[in-house]
Amino acid sequence: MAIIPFHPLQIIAGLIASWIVFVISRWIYRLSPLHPLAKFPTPSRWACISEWYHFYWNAIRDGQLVIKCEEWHKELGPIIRIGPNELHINDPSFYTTIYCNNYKFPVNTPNYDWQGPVDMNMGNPSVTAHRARRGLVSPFLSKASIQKLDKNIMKHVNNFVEIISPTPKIFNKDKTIDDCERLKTEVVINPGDGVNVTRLLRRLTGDVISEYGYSESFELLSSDRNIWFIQPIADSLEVLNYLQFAWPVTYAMSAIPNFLLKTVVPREFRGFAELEWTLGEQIDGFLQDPHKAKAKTTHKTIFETLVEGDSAIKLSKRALVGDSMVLIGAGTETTATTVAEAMYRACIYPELQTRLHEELVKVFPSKTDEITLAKAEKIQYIIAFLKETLRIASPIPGRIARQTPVEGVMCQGKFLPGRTVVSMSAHLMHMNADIYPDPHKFDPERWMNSDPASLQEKYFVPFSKGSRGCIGMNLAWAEMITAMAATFRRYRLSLHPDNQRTEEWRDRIARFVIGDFLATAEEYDS
Ligand code: HEM
Repeated sequence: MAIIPFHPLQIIAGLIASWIVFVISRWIYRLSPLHPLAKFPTPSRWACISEWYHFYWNAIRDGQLVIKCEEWHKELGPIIRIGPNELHINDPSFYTTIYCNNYKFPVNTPNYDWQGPVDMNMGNPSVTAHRARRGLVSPFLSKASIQKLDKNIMKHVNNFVEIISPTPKIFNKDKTIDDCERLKTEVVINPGDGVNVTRLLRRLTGDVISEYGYSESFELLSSDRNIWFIQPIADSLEVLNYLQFAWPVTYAMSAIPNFLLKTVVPREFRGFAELEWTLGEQIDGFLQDPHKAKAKTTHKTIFETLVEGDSAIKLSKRALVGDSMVLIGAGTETTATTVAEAMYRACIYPELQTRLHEELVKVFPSKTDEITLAKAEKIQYIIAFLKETLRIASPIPGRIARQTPVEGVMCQGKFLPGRTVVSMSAHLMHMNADIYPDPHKFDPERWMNSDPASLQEKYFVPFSKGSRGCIGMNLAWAEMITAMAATFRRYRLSLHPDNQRTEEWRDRIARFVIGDFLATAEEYDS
């Protein structure tokens, strides 16, 4: 007596047949007037079911979706369908409605799924929980709090500037570069000959955020401590696009014991998992003995506030790890990438570098003058140089996705149906020739005496905007301004003959640049 009335082959054939029926019925549905997008005046819906899918997946595989979108927009106008229920918009006038509408457009999109089992507030679908958790951190990152941090930031910036020197001397804690073998081999090409600027900048931003947020600096610029996740975070960016759609991989990664990670998992995939383990251990240490950790610092840290919460919020360990991961991840890579891009441009446009130096000399006449954030941030040309870098080389150029409200919404005379994923990109906004004439030209002058009410200011969105925009913007600006001021007051930078960095980049949501930036510094006489 057969237990199953069908032959296994019949079952397989049945499954395949139902899959085909399912796929065909989806196509028919998408083309029918019943589909929520049917009324939507976008390009050919035939394209959506045939060519788009092909392009869509290829683009994700290549990690160049925004760059593909740039081509498609030229042909098809400002709204293109990149998936059955997903629109990409490249009309700046939509920006305020989508991103600055006080949580009206939620983040319930697959684009935040890469985070796996940890619980990051970024991408938290609950408005109340997001607001409360963000509220714990934001006072630490206000402009006033950052201004008080000037000396702490400068301590690390001065280490950075000393290592760049053709004749590096003593830096933090009486060490010399020769005392730090690992630092020397990883970032110094040949003593006195040149440095790996990209790697050094990652160490700088890592030192700043770890000290401010977690009481103890990683001391990546002043010790031989091996914080191995800083480089893997950068490597992981290469696959960030894949992780969005392959979140089970992130779960699997979290389950692999720490000691196995480094041996069995390719470096691109393990950055976030390594960060998760390290911060998890740090959090366990704090929870077991909070007094010991507190004794290391004179100020209250972000970490301490997250752990202790306030009377209304108690974060789970998953949430503590998640929020710490975002602070460290977002706090190191984005800022380091931006300063590297700015310094790279100073090397390839030497006349602009000269101008930068001359403006600095006006405020800091001697090279031994103490650089301070308060004085440096008043130098208009530095701000213009950095703004132009953030415009032309946004560290988060990829799509930032939101979902339309359930009932749908009218925007700029168009109806966006409910629960549709809508996204815009800082890179495409910044390449809009109507707002930024000759957009591919690196031209800091366009920001000199720029009217705060102008369109170029309104649509300058490297940090995104609104309730979910960047919380670390003030810290990022302070680091970028002081690093640029201290470096270009003292040195003339030029590309090292072995430099691998070009202007090529890939859209991995974050900006993924190819090749390390190697430079040589020549010290000014006075
Ligand atoms: C040039 C440097 C930076 C750029 C361009 C940048 C850009 C961004 C952008 C575009 C977002 C929004 C992402 C989204 O909506 O999905 C964001 C969020 C965030 N950034 Fe930054 N960021 C920078 C530096 C920093 C720094 C230094 C920190 C840490 C202190 C930081 C911490 C965060 C956090 C925690 C969020 C999530 C905010 C939330 O969901 O409430 N960022 N950043």
